[in-house]
Amino acid sequence: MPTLGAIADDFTGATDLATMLVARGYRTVVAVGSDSIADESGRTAVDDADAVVIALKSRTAPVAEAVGSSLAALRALRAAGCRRFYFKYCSTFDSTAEGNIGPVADALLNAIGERRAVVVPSFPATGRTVYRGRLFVHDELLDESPMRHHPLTPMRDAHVGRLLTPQTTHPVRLVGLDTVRAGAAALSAALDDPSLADALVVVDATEDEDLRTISAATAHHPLVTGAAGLALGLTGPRPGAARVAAVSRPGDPAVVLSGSASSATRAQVAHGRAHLPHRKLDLAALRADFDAAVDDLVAFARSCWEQDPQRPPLLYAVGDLSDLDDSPAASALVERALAACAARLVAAGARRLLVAGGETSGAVVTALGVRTLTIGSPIAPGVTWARAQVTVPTQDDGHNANGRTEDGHLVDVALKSGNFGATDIFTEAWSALV
Ligand SMILES: Nc1ncnc2c1ncn2[C@@H]1O[C@H](COP(=O)(O)OP(=O)(O)O)[C@@H](O)[C@H]1O
Ligand SMILES: O=C(O)[C@@H](O)C(=O)COP(=O)(O)O
Repeated sequence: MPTLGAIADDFTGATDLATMLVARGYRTVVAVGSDSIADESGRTAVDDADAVVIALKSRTAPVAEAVGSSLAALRALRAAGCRRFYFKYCSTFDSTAEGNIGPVADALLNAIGERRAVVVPSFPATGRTVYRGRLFVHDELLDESPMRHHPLTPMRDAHVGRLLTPQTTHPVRLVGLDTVRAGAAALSAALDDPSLADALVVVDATEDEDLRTISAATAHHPLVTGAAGLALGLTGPRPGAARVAAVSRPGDPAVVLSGSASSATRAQVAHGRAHLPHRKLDLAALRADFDAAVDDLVAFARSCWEQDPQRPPLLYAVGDLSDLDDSPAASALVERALAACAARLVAAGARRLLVAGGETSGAVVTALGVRTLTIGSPIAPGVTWARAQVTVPTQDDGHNANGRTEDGHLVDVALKSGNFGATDIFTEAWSALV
């Protein structure tokens, strides 16, 4: 029965945290939404796990919806046996003035009966560090990094306290690096100071060792909040927890679906365009006749498989920032299009999917009817292969809704956060599928 329960505000974040938990000795299952923990007969999919991560698509949802789905996740995790909780958000603190990090943290604290939680977005392995409460992305302050151009959550301040204060009813305080470096006992005492009793406490961390110290100092906190880095300091009951093997074989139909506009993804798209057959989504065509435009993308991908099964086609939305359309419906249209392509392509035989972008991954995995993801081989810090049981219709031609079955297939998926992964990940990730 699991003891650690995590709520991730997007899908790439969920596999990011899960891969860290597996490495720390937790057998971990990612459940897609709260309802995926148990099936219709009440049988739970997580009895054999030590940790469960519920993947939500709540990062940019309306505040009330994000709070509601996070509280439902907490209830599901408690019902599954979890006693300690981890609210996972983005290492670049992706949020708006309204939320959803603050409102969800407030609601979870209230439901758990606690008043204080740490706030730890630092993840040095991916270049995210927090010093004097300011969030850096590699050498740049968050608001000077490409995150200032994010289509959904443009980050225009690097001061975590200033970002969080308008989102929460709790006071926001900082515990600095000097206290962290004084060790776990000193940090624990600082966090227990009555002046922080009611606070969301941003804790500085610039190195992995700082995260281990924070983890040790908060081992008795029923709720911690942060990016996946904070899990570095956890120790699960099963050192050497197994990762699942690939279900597909080299040469099985594969596709890269990219809806991310992040700078790392744009470099990956440029590399992919140089080495893979590729098609950019045409927003005007999708608006004019959605089904016909998706048909076209699917037909292109299938023709690529026929020509060279070793080179996965790349379907992408953004090559350059000038591709971004700032009308409110554009991002939803792109998500819907890539989700439709994914469902049609799996129905047509795709067994290896690399998806770039957190919101995009949420749309794709949901469209595939995936209930749980089991962690497989790592690709890069924060990016992993995972095994998914999809329940899209099985159709020979990938077009016709007749003859649908709900048996499902096992598929290898990698959900790549926008800013994670090396430039050649779209061509190299496949070699990690073992
Ligand atoms: N051309 C475009 N115009 C507007 N929005 C877009 C465009 N292409 C992609 N998007 C949207 O941008 C968002 C990118 O977010 P996400 O998938 O989470 O990527 P990341 O992980 O880089 O943050 C998605 O909602 C996607 O649909
Ligand atoms: O913590 C992180 O940076 C990632 O796990 C994450 O949440 C990424 O989000 P996207 O960049 O939107 O994929």
